[in-house]
Amino acid sequence: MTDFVFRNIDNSAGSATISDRGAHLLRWRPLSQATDVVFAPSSVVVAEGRPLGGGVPVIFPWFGPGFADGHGLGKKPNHGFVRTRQWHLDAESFSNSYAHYSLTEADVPSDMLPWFEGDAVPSFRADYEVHVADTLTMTLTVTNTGATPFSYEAALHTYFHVSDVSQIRLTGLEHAHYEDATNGFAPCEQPDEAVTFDGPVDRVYASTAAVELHDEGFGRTIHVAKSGSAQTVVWNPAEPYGVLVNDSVNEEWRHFVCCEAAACREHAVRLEPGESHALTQTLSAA
Ligand SMILES: O=P(O)(O)OC[C@H]1O[C@H](O)[C@H](O)[C@@H](O)[C@@H]1O
Repeated sequence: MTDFVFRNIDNSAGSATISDRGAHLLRWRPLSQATDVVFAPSSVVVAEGRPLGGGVPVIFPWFGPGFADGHGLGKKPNHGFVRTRQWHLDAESFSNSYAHYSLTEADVPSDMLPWFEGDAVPSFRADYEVHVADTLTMTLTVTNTGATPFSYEAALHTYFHVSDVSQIRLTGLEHAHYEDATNGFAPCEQPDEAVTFDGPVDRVYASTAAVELHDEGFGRTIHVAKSGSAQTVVWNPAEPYGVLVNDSVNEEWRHFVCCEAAACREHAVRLEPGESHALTQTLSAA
């Protein structure tokens, strides 16, 4: 087993912590803010095969249980295999503001490949670049390095730190169509109003728009821009979630909301040999 390595990235504009396992960013704070903007859980269970909580899990090559031909596939682990894999850090370019990780099919257990039954074993390279400053930019680029096409789903599953999820408003999705995962992915439309969180929310919005999280409790608005993504996933469980290590963890769901740039379900990416696709999310707070 390879050791877990957590790296601090720190400069005059912002700071973050990232794990080599999963290339999982665990927290980010621009120096203008008194508290982290990317939510760091109070406890992280560090164990082989178990995803780290909070932060920004990188989701690839399937979202949730996977999806094909109009239905969920029941694949495990949930959200694909890369968030528990050991990624390679490009040590030469690692700095106090930048990290570049990569991973290929050689880093994946062979029983996970191919990820769609009937496909040839895919050859791919995933590059994940993180720029840390008063903005945070994360880019996942997947390249088909083989001779056969493949499809994949991906998301930057970002946990945002909020004062009280029941008091925040998420704008930018007005009139967008969404699938409601709390109701069998029923098709719905966001009315001409902000998304609010009075109970469990788990939605896949069809939207390329930037969104804003308005948080009066923390006196700030978080701006989330993206590219290469036709969907925005919005999630809060409205109840204790994950590994409940202690009482403070029981209450953590009140202090995060997930807003994720995604390419999933009907908008999975298809790559022909030699093609690449980049999924980018850029965060700022004021
Ligand atoms: O527990 P995880 O595998 O990290 O998934 C946490 C959540 O991620 C996404 O936001 C999905 O839309 C949810 O359905 C899922 O429950």
